[in-house]
Amino acid sequence: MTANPNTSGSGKCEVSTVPGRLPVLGHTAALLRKRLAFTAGLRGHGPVVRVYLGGLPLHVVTTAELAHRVLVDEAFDKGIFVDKLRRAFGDGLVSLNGDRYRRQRRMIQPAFHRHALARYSETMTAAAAELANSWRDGQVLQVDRLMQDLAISVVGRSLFSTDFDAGVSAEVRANTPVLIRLGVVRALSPAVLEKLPVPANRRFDEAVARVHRVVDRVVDSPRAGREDLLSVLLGARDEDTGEPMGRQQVRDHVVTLLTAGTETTGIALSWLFHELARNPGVAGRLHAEVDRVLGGRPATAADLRALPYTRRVVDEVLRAYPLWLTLRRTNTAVRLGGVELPAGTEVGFSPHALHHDPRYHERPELFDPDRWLPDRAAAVPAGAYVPFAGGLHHCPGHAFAHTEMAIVAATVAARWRLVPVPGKPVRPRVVGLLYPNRLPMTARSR
Ligand code: HEM
Repeated sequence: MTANPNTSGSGKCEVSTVPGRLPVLGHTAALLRKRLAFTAGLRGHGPVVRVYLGGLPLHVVTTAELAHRVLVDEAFDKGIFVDKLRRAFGDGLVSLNGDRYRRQRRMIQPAFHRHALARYSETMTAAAAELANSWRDGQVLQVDRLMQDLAISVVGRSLFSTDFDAGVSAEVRANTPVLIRLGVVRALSPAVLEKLPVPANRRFDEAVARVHRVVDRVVDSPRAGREDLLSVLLGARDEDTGEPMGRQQVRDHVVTLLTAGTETTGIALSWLFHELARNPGVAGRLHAEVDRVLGGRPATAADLRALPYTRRVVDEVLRAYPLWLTLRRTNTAVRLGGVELPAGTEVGFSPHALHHDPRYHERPELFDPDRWLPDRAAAVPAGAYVPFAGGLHHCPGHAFAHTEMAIVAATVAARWRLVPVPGKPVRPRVVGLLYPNRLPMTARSR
C-alpha cells in the first residue's frame, strides 16, 4: 500500500482511497482477510483515508487526535453497526442514537452506580473463588472457554440473581457468542448478503430468537424482593412521562448487556493469563502483590485499592487486546482532518491500531504494565488509549469490567500459576474482538 494524500490549494484535503478496491466487494475481502495488518497499514495513507465496505465508503481516521474527536464530538452517531444489529439488540443502548439513546442511557445508568457495583462485585468474588476452588494441581484448562463462562455467570447473576439457573445459563452460553461473532461479520458485509438463506444467517436469526425467548421468560417471572440489575431496569421511570420501561425495552437492554458485557470481559481475562505466562517478570510482581494483600484468600472490591500492580496489568491487557474497529456516522456536515464530510458519512477507526501505534506507545509490542504508572499514563494523548471508547457512547460497563478483571486475576493468581500447554502458537483471531485461537493451560498450585 502506498500513500496518496492529495491536498488542494484551498487547504482542503481530498481523501485518498486505499489501493486494492474490488468491484462489488470493495475492500471487504482484504479487510476481513488481513484485519489487524490492514487497519495498522492505513496510517501510511494519511490521517483520513477511504476504504469501501462493499459499495459503501468508510472514512477511517488514523491519528489519536482525530479518533478522540470522532468519539467526543456529537456530530458523530453510531454507524452501520446500529442498522445491522437492530434485529438482535432492538432498542438496546448499542443500537440507539440521538435523544432516544440519551433518555435510555439515563434510565439505565443507576444500574451502574457505585453502590450497585459493590453488590455485583460480591458475585464476581464468589464466581472467581468457585472457579479457583474447582481445579486440581496439574489439570489442563481451556482457559478461554472458562473465562467466557465465568464472565457469562457474572453478568447473568448480576442481572437475574437466582433466576440465572442452569437452563437460562445454557441458552445464554450457547447463543450470545453467535450474536457477537456473526453480528460483526454482518456489519462489515454488503447488505445483500444478510438476506441470503445461508447457514450463517439462519444461525444468527435462530440465536436471536432463542436469546429473546429465554430473556422474556425471566422478565415475566415474579421478582419481588430482588436487588439485581433486572429489577433496576424494571423499576426505571421515564424522566418526562414517569412511565415504566416497556417489557420489550427491558428485554432489549438485557440482551444488549448479556452480549456486550460477557465476551469482551471473558476474552480480556483469557489474554491476561496468557500474558502472565509469557512474562515471568510481570507474573512475579503480581504474585508478590496478591500474596502480600490476600494471603491466598479470594479478592474483594475493597482489596483493589491495595492491588495497584494488578490493576495496571488489567490496563495493559486492555491496551494490547482492544476492539478491532469502532464505527460512527456523521449526523451533520463536518470537517475532519481537513476533509469535508457530508451528513451520513460512515467514519471509523481501529482502537487496536492506535493502541499499537509507536507514535503514542513506546515499544507497543512489549507487555509493560508500568506504562500505566500515573506519570507515564499522563503522557498518552487523548484518543490513543480507548479500550472503552469515549464520549457519549463510552462503555457503561467499564468499571464493572475493570473490577471483575482485577478480582478474577487476583483471586486466581493467589492460588494458581497457569502454564501454557506446548503446541501450536496462541494467536489472536479477529472477529471485532481479538479471540485466542486456542488457550490450553495447566493449573499449577502455588
Ligand atoms: C473488558 C470488557 C469490556 C470492554 C473492552 C468493553 C468495551 C466497550 C466499547 C469499546 C464500547 C463502545 C463501542 C462503540 O463505541 O461502538 C462498549 C459499549 C458498551 N458496553 Fe462495554 N466493554 C466491556 C465490558 C462491558 C460490560 C461488563 C458491560 C455491561 C455489563 C458492557 C456494556 C456495554 C454497553 C451496554 C455498551 C453500549 C453503549 C453505547 O452504545 O452507548 N460492557 N463497550
